[in-house]
Amino acid sequence: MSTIAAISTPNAVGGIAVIRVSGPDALTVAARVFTPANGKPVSGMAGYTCAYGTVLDQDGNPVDDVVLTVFRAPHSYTGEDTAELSCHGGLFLSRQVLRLCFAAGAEPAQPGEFTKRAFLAGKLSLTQAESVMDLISAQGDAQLRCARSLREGAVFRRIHSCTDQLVVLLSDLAAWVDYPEEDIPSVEPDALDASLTALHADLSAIASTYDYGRILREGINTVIVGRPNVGKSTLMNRLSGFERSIVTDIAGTTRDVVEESVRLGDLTLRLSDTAGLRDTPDRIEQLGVEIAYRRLEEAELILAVFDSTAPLLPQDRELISRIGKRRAVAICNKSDAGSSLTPDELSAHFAYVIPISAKTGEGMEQLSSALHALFLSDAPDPQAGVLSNERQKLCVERAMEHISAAIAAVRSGEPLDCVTVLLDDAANTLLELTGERATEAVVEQVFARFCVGK
Ligand SMILES: Nc1nc2c(c(=O)[nH]1)N(C=O)[C@@H](CNc1ccc(C(=O)N[C@@H](CCC(=O)O)C(=O)O)cc1)CN2
Ligand SMILES: Nc1nc2c(ncn2[C@@H]2O[C@H](COP(=O)(O)OP(=O)(O)OP(=O)(O)O)[C@@H](O)[C@H]2O)c(=O)[nH]1
Ligand SMILES: [Mg+2]
Repeated sequence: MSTIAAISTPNAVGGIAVIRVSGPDALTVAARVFTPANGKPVSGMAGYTCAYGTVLDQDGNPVDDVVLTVFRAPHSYTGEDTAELSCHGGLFLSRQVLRLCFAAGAEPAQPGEFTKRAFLAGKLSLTQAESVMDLISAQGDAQLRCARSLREGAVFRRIHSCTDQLVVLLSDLAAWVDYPEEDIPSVEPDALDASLTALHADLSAIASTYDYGRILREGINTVIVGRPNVGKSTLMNRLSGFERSIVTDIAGTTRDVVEESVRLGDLTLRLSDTAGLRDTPDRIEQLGVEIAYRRLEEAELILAVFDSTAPLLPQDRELISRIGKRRAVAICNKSDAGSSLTPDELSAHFAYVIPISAKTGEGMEQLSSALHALFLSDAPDPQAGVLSNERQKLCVERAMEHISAAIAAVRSGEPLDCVTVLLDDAANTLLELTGERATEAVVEQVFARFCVGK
């Protein structure tokens, strides 16, 4: 195994920068670049101890005064000998110290290579390693809670219990298939069917957590729609906290889609403000209306804006019928200016009808509560494990497909060794998910997403 080095702190100026060196020669590399102030040799330092001293360049000129921290294998993040040089946090300075580490025998670390080594040393499962990246990129409390429970092995345990059940079924089947003439209790198709159906339901529950994690991570694709002049752009500006969209009292002001990401409590909304929906002879506006309808089709959340000061018009009804049963909130804007709109007309179609004034900000709290209820009320318990990326979800889905095929095979009375093959595939897919039996290529792919130094 080589000895690797990288700057583990951000690629920016800061108070302190940490250069991490890990591998069998980590302490030799450290001893070559670092001269301790107390004169005691680095090679004699115990794990979890520090020393103050100087980094010297190849000509013996001081580069910086630093703190060296020593970790002794296996008690380190990577499980290897590790030396950390904490120097002053200049970009040029930290890169110079890193270069000296390379000159002293270390190799540049690949993205995620420290964590990959921790995985290979058995310190982390693959899902736990992935959680490290989630921790780093978490943008809020809910995301942090998911990443932390992933780190604590929640997903690993949940998947592992499914793998365990599969292994028990497989060993029953193996005994039956291999020794049919012996006095082994037969595998009852009904019992097998029931076990597999329950297992499929477990996996389906795990798969459904993915959407929650994705919503926290990527935000909700949200479209603001409605007929012209109802106040869509004013709402866009209210939500984003600045004058993002042009607002006028001229119907047909917005034409192009205006996009902005905003944070609302635990939710991130990826907002698109669109052209007011109407038939118009203006070609440019008409193109805007077409795009608005397209965005409406793709959106995960529809903020359907209506004008409280006017009764529902045909364009409003057309919008309502297009929305159908999609995830949507009816917003009755301009609540400050009167109410010609009776909410009952809308509550037949929408679970939430919220009067607001985008102009004064009235009702925004209620809107936020409605959106939280819509997206987070059936949120899974982060403690129980939330899938955090596409790879994990695809593995669960593949395992579910194998199990569905096995159930179909049992029901159509196919030979049990055929069922065994399918369940073997399912078990292998779950072992790939946790990394217990992942190929080199899968592992490479996981760590390629990481940053250098992690
Ligand atoms: N300076 C520094 N801070 C850091 C890290 C690091 O590598 N260096 N980490 C890197 O991302 C995180 C901490 N991760 C670590 C994980 C395990 C061990 C460790 O020494 N494990 C031992 C002892 C465990 C124990 O005492 O229970 C072991 O596994 O045997 C150290 C850091 C965050 N902060
Ligand atoms: N009284 C009142 N007026 C509002 C409110 N929201 C918007 N308006 C006014 O309504 C007019 C239209 O607002 P916009 O936000 O441009 O409406 P829009 O839906 O984006 O219109 P288009 O882009 O043309 O489709 C402007 O004169 C706003 O000042 C509100 O809550 N109360
Ligand atoms: Mg507008």
